[in-house]
Amino acid sequence: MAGEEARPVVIFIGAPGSGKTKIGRRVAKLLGVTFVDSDKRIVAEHGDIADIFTQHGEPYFRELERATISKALRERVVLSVGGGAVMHPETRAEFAQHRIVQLTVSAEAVESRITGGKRPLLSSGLDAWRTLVDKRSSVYNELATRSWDTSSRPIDSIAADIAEWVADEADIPLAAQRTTTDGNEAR
Ligand SMILES: Nc1ncnc2c1ncn2[C@@H]1O[C@H](COP(=O)(O)OP(=O)(O)OP(=O)(O)O)[C@@H](O)[C@H]1O
Ligand SMILES: O=C(O)C1=C[C@@H](O)[C@@H](O)[C@H](O)C1
Ligand SMILES: [Mg+2]
Repeated sequence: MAGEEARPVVIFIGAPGSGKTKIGRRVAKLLGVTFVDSDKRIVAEHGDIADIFTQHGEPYFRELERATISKALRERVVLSVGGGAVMHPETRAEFAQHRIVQLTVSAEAVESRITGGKRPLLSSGLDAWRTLVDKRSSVYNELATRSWDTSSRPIDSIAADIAEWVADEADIPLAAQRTTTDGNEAR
């Protein structure tokens, strides 16, 4: 809109494996808004995340992540960020001015989602995930405008609820109709 700076319509934060990428992409589609995932942008521009950690270390990755997010905060997108992005003080300060959805997931539900993946901070598995989440959950909770748990409901149903909420809050028409599993419109 004229005179208004572009900004994300919603930002997804939360633990690794909580569904930020999958659900963020689906919500963007329902809203007809471009989807940006900070991890995917970093990979496209700088290569594999595990390789960046190995070759340059975590602080270097955090600065790339910070720069990527800073740019995306000036775009009208649905933005999903890496699980650790909120630990950067400048990112955290900027996020306080935005509509933030936190996705949560139980340790039991996340276990199968994170095994065999390429997440450098989770190479020792569920214990490493628990330690990260214990350290971060107060920050996630503090920043979140709303939270949704992804442990048991299907991705499409969670995404439809979130898209409805964002559409209402941001006054955006829903681009795709919500459908039931048999393909009929739900309402
Ligand atoms: N109900 C659900 N909600 C979200 N994701 C689910 C669900 N059930 C299974 N998954 C699976 O969990 C995996 C993790 O999701 P995703 O990669 O979106 O998480 P993430 O939060 O982006 O993780 P990361 O912080 O590592 O990028 C995906 O393979 C997804 O298909
Ligand atoms: O939780 C984290 O710190 C990370 C999560 C991933 O999304 C990536 O951003 C990276 O592997 C670091
Ligand atoms: Mg992701």
